[in-house]
Amino acid sequence: MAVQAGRSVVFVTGNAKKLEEVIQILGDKFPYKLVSRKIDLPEYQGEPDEISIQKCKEAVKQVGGPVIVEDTCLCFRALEGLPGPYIKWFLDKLKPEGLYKMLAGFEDKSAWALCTFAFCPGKEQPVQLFRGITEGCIVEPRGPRDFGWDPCFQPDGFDKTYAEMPKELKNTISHRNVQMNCKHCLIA
Ligand SMILES: O=P(O)(O)OP(=O)(O)OP(=O)(O)OC[C@H]1O[C@@H](n2cnc3c(O)ncnc32)[C@H](O)[C@@H]1O
Ligand SMILES: [Mg+2]
Repeated sequence: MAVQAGRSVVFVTGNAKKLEEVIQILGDKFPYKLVSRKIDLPEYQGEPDEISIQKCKEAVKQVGGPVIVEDTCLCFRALEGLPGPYIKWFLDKLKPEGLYKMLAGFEDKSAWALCTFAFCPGKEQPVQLFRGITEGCIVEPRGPRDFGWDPCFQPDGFDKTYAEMPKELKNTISHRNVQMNCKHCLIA
């Protein structure tokens, strides 16, 4: 990232759970000081890359310095990738049970979790995107309810949902772990 050593980057999110995971995933390896700022940025519409770019530009406008944001999608293959970036509203109304029920009429329960980080060093600067994807399927909810759709997403190769896994395991394989998912990294 084009940030000078010793400088700080502001991670803008209104979601405390996201922040917790980002801090855990970055650990001590991140060479910049990560400062968090709780701002509820607008929920934009469109394709995931475009949404993250808009979100990042708005964050940079409000913060006035280097920022990172991320936008998370949960995409059902049977629904051509929907709810995708609109998962927040679907989850809010339907809860994890309802997300599972949405696929009742489909044999294909496969899904992917997509996290698009966007970094911008300052106003009028280009935005860089870093993408992480974890493939899995939508299952009847199992496990604690403390983070979003975790109870109904079971990553491929595991018999536990994200919610049932120890946090360290989720963070190792998660869509949010962009380094782990580096084949999907993209610098736009
Ligand atoms: O302020 P921001 O960072 O936008 O936080 P948000 O909660 O609005 O997050 P998004 O716009 O990215 O919407 C993603 C939705 O998916 C949920 N979510 C994000 N990451 C998740 C994860 O790893 N596991 C389960 N649910 C997650 C989150 O709670 C939202 O309901
Ligand atoms: Mg949001």
